[in-house]
Amino acid sequence: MTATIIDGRKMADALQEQVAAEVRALAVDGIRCGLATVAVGNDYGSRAYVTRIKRITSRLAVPHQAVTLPADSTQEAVRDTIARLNADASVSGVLILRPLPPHLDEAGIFQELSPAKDIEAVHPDNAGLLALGRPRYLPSTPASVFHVLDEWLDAAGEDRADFYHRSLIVVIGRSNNVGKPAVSLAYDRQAAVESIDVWASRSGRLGWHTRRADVLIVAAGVPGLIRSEHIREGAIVLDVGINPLLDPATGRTRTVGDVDFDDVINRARAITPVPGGIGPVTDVWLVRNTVTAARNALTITATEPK
Ligand SMILES: NC(=O)C1=CN([C@@H]2O[C@H](COP(=O)(O)OP(=O)(O)OC[C@H]3O[C@@H](n4cnc5c(N)ncnc54)[C@H](OP(=O)(O)O)[C@@H]3O)[C@@H](O)[C@H]2O)C=CC1
Ligand SMILES: Nc1nc(=O)c2c([nH]1)NC[C@@H]1CN(c3ccc(C(=O)N[C@@H](CCC(=O)O)C(=O)O)cc3)C=[N+]21
Repeated sequence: MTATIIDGRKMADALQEQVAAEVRALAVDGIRCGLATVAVGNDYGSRAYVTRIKRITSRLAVPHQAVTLPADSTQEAVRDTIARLNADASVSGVLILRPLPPHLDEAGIFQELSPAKDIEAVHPDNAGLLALGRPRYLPSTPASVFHVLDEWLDAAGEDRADFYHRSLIVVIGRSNNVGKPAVSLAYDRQAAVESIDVWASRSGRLGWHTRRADVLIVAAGVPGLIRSEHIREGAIVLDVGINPLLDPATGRTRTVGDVDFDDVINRARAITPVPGGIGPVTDVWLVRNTVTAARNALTITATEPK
């Protein structure tokens, strides 16, 4: 079997048209909308993302404030930045890029965010609502994974409900912004769900888990982690990984996912490439959440209790 390559850029373009209309509607209603990103240090994936965010916000005419703080920033310095953005009326949504340097208390920082502006649903209020199946915001990456899957199923003529009810979705990686919320979104679709982390690999049982998956969501940050022997014939493979790969011939760095694409393509039913898969949809979804947050700002006060 040779897999269908899912065209994330095309899906992103379609979604972008909808979001552009939402941005215009905000302007008509006289509502301000703006995105702030906070990057601490110099992570490859975060840099790639901020570059993409700059491009899409300028295309959609959404103001973007990109804050970059040094890797040795103190907890207080990051907290001061969040407090400033919470109070800034030109900012409707705030994205704090992960990973943060290890000396920082990530949960403590997320808790400082105004829940109304927390478009990635990392504040306990929003993470809790999401886990309860009543999300205020769908975090952009897992939302994009399921947007891509839903759209692809529609295009393939599959009944979504029927597909999910008889499928096992295996999620590799259980970070708070990708793996865990992806599991919540899989629960919402009433699929069978399995969540695995680095111990599946360390205990030699990675393939035992992944070979049973009808849908494999890979978000580990390990290039080449998934090869054809790890998947069942006919599985749908969604690759979230964004990793640097140095080409020794040219000395240039390019982006690869967590899946060995050329190998897996011969065994999967459908696969998302990197670049051009989940990433471009994530970019648009972030702006969509920023727009939603601008409308929410009218009903949720920025000073509500944490
Ligand atoms: N395309 C997109 O839109 C986005 C891409 N990304 C990319 O996705 C990747 C994951 O991001 P994120 O979730 O934030 O990363 P984290 O580093 O926060 O989490 C990685 C998770 O993967 C698990 N893991 C690590 N190595 C293995 C392994 N060998 N086998 C199985 N599980 C493993 C870890 O396990 P444990 O918990 O035990 O340590 C952890 O749960 C990164 O490459 C990131 O750049 C992220 C967000 C958006
Ligand atoms: N709190 C938080 N949320 C995130 O969602 C988050 C984060 N932190 N930290 C960093 C990672 C990485 N990430 C990307 C998303 C899209 C592309 C993207 O659109 N990439 C293009 C181009 C890739 C290239 O060629 O460099 C593509 O995949 O086609 C890249 C990277 C979001 N992340």
